[in-house]
Amino acid sequence: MSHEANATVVNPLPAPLRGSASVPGDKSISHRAVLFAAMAEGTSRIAGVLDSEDVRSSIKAVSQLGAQVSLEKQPDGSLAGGITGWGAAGPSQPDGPIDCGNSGTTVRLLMGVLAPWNVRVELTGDESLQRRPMRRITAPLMKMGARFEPEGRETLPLAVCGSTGLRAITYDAPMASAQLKTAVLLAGVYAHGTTTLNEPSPSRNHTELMLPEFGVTTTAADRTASVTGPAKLEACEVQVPGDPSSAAFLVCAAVLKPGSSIQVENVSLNTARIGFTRTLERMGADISVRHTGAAGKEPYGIVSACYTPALHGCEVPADKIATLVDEVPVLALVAAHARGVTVFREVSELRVKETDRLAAIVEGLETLGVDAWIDGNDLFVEGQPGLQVPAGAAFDSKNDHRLAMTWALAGLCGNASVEVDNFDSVKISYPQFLSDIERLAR
Ligand SMILES: O=C(O)C1=C[C@@H](OP(=O)(O)O)[C@@H](O)[C@H](O)C1
Ligand SMILES: C=C(OP(=O)(O)O)C(=O)O
Repeated sequence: MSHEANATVVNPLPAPLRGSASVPGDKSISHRAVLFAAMAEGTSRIAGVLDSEDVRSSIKAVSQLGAQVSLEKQPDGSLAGGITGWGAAGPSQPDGPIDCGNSGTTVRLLMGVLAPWNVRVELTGDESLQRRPMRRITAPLMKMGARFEPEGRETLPLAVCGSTGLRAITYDAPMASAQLKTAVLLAGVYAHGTTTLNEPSPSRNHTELMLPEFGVTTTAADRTASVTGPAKLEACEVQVPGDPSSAAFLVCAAVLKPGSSIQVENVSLNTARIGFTRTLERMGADISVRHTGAAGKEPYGIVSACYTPALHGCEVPADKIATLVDEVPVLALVAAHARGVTVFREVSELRVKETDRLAAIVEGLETLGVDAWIDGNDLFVEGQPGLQVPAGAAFDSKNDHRLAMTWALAGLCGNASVEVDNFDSVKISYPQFLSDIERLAR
């Protein structure tokens, strides 16, 4: 790897990927562990926490709001230690705005954390986060009795004006979003009565699984989750398993790089998160999943993957998109190597991630000479078995960590070096991405 201005040159791996690896802690579970511990009474012990920019945004936010955080870097790169929450005293009024950086999860969950308290907290973020829609969160929280300033504004910066008298609601979410579901449930913990969130298809359920660990009962069924308030969170212990969204990059690399055979250990196998394994199986990839344990209510285990020369296209149905939403870019790269067309149905949510990932996928695949197009809200990729990386291929990551890792993988697993602009954005979710993959290919 070498750097020129903002571009990183990524060279083909010198050898197949072989052996075992583990990935850093799950980002979604890490955010929740930090935020829930901050809300709780007493000192929670949390371990295996992902040390990345996004999780740092959550840690900084709860510190500004009065939680006592003493997390320390561990030899394996994770963070572990104690967080003493504000409990019944509530969050303190911070001195200034809370900058959530690039992290959608931090800002959207914080809105639900702050809504039930008499505080006025200004929330902002980087350029990317300031473009992302917040109305999906402010609308239900306003129904519960919170206010946002300036009124009617749909993007950051925004101030949450909370209230201790929130109403419980039943809300039909317009999209499958765990961030929206979590914000409403967290506000619902302090409202009087039962708050229910119905969603069009199942989104990740880490909140429903973790709140009971903090002593708050949740009920959940297919596409619905409820909490009854007022309730209170009590300190507990949380062990964060490895991130399947990070593991997906190693697994896809093994599937694409001739001669590879790897196992990724200690990965969360929450079914709401590992839709990518099912999609790879349907493409004919040689992969398998084995459960080995559970951290709290979160199952984890081993994902094994081998090089698969004869992949074929498949259809990913709309109701499964939430289970692989962050993996669509890397799955589209795998689809680019498969025989036939792969279609991802109803992926409009990708337009409002760190960047418009839908447009970026089409643009990046075009750089590889692969035909991909959008029809309505569906993404189509026409694969090319034996795909060759054109000499001098240069990709713009658009400062989006998932895109940076996806286009780097094209070079790592391909026949020629590629250039990736702003590769550094991998620090958002998987700072060790390149070293982990290079270690497997020695
Ligand atoms: O709740 C979470 O931790 C997340 C939910 C998803 O976003 P949406 O809720 O917008 O679908 C996902 O894309 C994001 O990376 C993390
Ligand atoms: C979309 C993502 O995260 P967030 O919404 O928290 O910024 C992601 O990690 O791909």
